Amino acid sequence: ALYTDPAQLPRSEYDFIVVGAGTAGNVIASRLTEEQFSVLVIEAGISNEGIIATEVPFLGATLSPNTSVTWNYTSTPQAGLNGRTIPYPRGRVLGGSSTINFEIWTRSSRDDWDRFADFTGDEGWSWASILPYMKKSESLVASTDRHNTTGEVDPSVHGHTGPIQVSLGGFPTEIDQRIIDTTEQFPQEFPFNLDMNSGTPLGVGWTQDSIGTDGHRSSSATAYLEPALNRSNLDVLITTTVTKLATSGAKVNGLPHFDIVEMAQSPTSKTFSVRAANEIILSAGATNTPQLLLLSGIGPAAQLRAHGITPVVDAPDVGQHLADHPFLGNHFFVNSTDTLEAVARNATLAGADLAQWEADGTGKFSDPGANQIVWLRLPQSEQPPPALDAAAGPVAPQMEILPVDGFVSFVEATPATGFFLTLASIVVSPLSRGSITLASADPFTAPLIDPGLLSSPTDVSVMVAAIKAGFALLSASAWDGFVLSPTPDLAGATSDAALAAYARNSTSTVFHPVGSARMGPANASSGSVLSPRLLVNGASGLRVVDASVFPFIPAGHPQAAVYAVAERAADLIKAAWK
Ligand SMILES: Cc1cc2nc3c(=O)[nH]c(=O)nc-3n(C[C@H](O)[C@H](O)[C@H](O)COP(=O)(O)OP(=O)(O)OC[C@H]3O[C@@H](n4cnc5c(N)ncnc54)[C@H](O)[C@@H]3O)c2cc1C
Repeated sequence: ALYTDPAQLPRSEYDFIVVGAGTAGNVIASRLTEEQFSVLVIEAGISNEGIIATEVPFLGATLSPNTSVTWNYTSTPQAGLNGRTIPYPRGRVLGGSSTINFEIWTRSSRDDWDRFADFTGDEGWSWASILPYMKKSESLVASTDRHNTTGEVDPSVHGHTGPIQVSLGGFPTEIDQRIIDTTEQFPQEFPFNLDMNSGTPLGVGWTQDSIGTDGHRSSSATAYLEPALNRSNLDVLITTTVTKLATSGAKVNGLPHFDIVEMAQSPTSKTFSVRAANEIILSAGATNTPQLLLLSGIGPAAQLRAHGITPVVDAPDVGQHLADHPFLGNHFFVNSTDTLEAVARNATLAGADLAQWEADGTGKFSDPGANQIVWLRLPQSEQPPPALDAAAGPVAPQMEILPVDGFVSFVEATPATGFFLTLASIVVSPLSRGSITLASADPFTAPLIDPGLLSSPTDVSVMVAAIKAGFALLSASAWDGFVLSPTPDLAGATSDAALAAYARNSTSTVFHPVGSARMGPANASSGSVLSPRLLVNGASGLRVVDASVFPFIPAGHPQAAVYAVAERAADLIKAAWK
């Protein structure tokens, strides 16, 4: 059942308590309650029910930053971005960031997963072992326009019975064919790839999205939590912030055993606590999971003492190794009146598109609006020396180009006039690292979020190469007469140094923080926070399952990887407690 107040909870002890009803947390809650276990999920945010922008793919971008469904975070000043701070939204709602994200569905490369397996020494994280979990999480379904997708996706690499509905864009744009034509004119530089989710993503392919044939977003709230909510062994508590994890005293195997979850609805309201008989599963996401570990006395001892927190487990890596993907929107004026701006500036058009979506789930509003993705590596002559190459292997991309038929930026507002193409460049295997640290011992104060974007000069070089790759793409004849010119900021950057300065001035994030409580080899005395089975080192009773666990940032949009990790974690937990 769903509760809105801790005072209403029918019991004070559950087999498992999941902190955070987000992308990963809801997978754990749903899978564990398939068995006889009792599970409580505690979520700080509100319900996703009835918030139409969470359902309409085209409106997803209106959900952040600074709305009722986000943690309204801001980064620390970023040295690599000329000292700028940037908005750093995370989902604060049932479904977490899967309820507010842009629905792009990518698994990253085979090399990324095989590196997780190598690093942790656990073959269970390899591509071959994780693929069944990727398939378990998804159902490949028809696009909202029911077009024939033969030649646009390889159904044999997909799941067909899992909870998350995955489909190809259901609303063609005027740039789709131009991109496909570019792959035909430049098959070496921009080869067509039938399915970027086959393990080998390099090249240009059709985007898959977490959207059903009915045109609705498929999130962990709609696909995993809602169907399980009527189970008598599942309780979900919303609008309640977990403030601390604690021990009721006894050690297990000589380790402090965390079994108490403390929570409150506001900084001034009464504190409640519940007990986990088996395990606490921390699924609060890459910013909040490390914050909660730190608040609970698990972290670098000196940092904890500086905030008056008694260290329970000295864990130097908590909050470290944070990685994210720098995102740069490169904009071009186009000879069109049919880009995103057409809808954004015309309430009548937008109303008609919404009415169409409401009638049958089709049309422009059923599609988040990036129908192809380009995954690239640097030319051989520009490859960084091996020590500075953060990519997982030869089939892992180093850069991504995300083309959008309209103006996309997370740092500047859309201009009032003009029509645009965006070729966003993203460094997908970055070397830069940052951290999550405490600003305060107050659980209602945001942590310090330092993603370290473009702090590595290598990442700046890759970003410059990605901008140039965008120009190479536009040199195909398919774009003649459509693309008029780059916007002045980009046009004015005529050398590598100028492009680097432009990048530092205009880059932000594409909201993919990971790695802040990373898994590592079994019995490692340092360097990681979790065992390969995601148990917190030095503690008992505590597991982390969310985007914090990745030892390296996957070279792709991470949600599909988070679902796969959570699906495997659910099996690990079941195996441990059956
Ligand atoms: C704007 C945006 C766009 C994105 N676009 C894409 C995309 O197109 N494709 C893609 O693959 N990825 C995308 N991502 C990233 C992707 O959504 C995330 O990597 C993924 O959802 C993270 O899952 P998680 O389980 O780690 O955390 P989350 O899904 O964020 O879940 C964490 C949950 O824990 C809750 N919580 C946190 N602290 C507490 C507390 N103290 N007490 C109680 N509850 C708490 C939060 O409210 C939240 O519900 C995007 C992210 C954002 C923000």
